[in-house]
Amino acid sequence: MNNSIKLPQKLMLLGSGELGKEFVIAAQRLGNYIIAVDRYASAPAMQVADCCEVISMLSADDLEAVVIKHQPDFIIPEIEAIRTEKLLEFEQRGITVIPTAAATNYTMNRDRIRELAHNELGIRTAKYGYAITLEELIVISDEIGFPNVVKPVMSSSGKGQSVVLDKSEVEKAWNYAIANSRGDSQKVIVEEFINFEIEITLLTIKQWNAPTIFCPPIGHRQERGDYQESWQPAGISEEKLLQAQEIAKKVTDALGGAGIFGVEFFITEDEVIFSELSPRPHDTGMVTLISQNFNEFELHLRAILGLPIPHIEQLGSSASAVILASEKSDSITFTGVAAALSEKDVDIRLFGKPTAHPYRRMGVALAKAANVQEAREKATKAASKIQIIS
Ligand SMILES: Nc1ncnc2c1ncn2[C@@H]1O[C@H](COP(=O)(O)OP(=O)(O)OP(=O)(O)O)[C@@H](O)[C@H]1O
Ligand SMILES: NCC(=O)N[C@@H]1O[C@H](COP(=O)([O-])[O-])[C@@H](O)[C@H]1O
Ligand SMILES: [Mg+2]
Repeated sequence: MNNSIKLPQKLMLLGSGELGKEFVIAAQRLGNYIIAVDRYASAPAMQVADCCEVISMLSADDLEAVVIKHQPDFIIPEIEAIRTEKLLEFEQRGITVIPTAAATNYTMNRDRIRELAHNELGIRTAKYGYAITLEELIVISDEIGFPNVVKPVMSSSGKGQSVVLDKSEVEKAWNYAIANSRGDSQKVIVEEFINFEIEITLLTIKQWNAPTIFCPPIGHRQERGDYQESWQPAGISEEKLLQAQEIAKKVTDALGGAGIFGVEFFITEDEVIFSELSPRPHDTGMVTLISQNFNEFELHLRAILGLPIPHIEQLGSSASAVILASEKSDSITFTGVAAALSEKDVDIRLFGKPTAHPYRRMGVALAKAANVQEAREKATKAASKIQIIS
């Protein structure tokens, strides 16, 4: 990647959810041409892109057809469930895959990135094991101990994930994981349950021709394995932050390429434990839509295009809180928007997803305040004012 990139560039986004939508907005602001791709029509990023394609991103033939048709300069994955072997082929044909085709292959499934981090790089993770049958899961669960966490190796946002308290719950966890696994994998990971004080996302920006830089850490709270609220800065010690940065640098260096990574850690009283990472903007990083001079989507874009990031400024205690659907619906109307926006330093995003189902993330509330506690309360209050009626 050279320093004299010309704009516009043609960017193909694989996955067109809420994170993609904000990325497209950032890319449009610099006049780029974006093709938004996803498995369903009218996905959030498609609503703001130059054009869109509806395909199965797990199908090599479908991917080939859209790449031939549009001839993108960059392919930018936005979800995990992509036929990543095909991305390797596109990269060999001269298209830049973000962060690299190999990195998307490593992070598509939890097992590959876990093996890289733990076995090859020697990074501390939760104790873990794998199973491809219920019988194997019963044996490995005993070895790991209880409580533990069972997840499909291919899934995100907590889909198919459960905390298993004892032996009697193993079968239920297996069935739930297999039923909710994305893609064609039938493999699960079992992890020791980490009793953390706080969990954080460290947004790590890897650049083509400049050093790796970091955003201030983001704290978050999850339910059902899915993010509910996040805040920045996360109150962790300087020493733990430096440890997290060192680990994030090690893993992202091993993956290579350029772009933003959301590196997740469990912080216990005396340890920094690597959990997983997204080689793209992170859902908990939506707080940066209000908390920084450059949000995570703008940072991703600059890193991808080799544009400078002279300074990242944190603008003060900030928080995000999700707006979730409670029932199934294919006609979405929001009420309470005016009430949510009535307070100073509060903003919202409504993603424009065409359908809803229980717990689907439909929007996010953002807030800034004098301290993190107040920012969290403000964001949560604003989110609670928004109702989805169908
Ligand atoms: N071993 C563990 N110990 C304790 N909590 C865990 C463990 N693994 C996962 N969790 C909890 O579940 C959440 C989701 O887990 P994880 O990040 O592995 O799933 P995910 O489906 O990849 O989520 P996302 O795609 O949103 O990042 C974590 O953020 C954490 O709150
Ligand atoms: N943790 C990963 C994550 O938050 N991904 C974001 O959610 C979208 C899928 O949403 P959907 O399941 O509602 O279609 C993805 O496209 C991405 O924007
Ligand atoms: Mg996660």
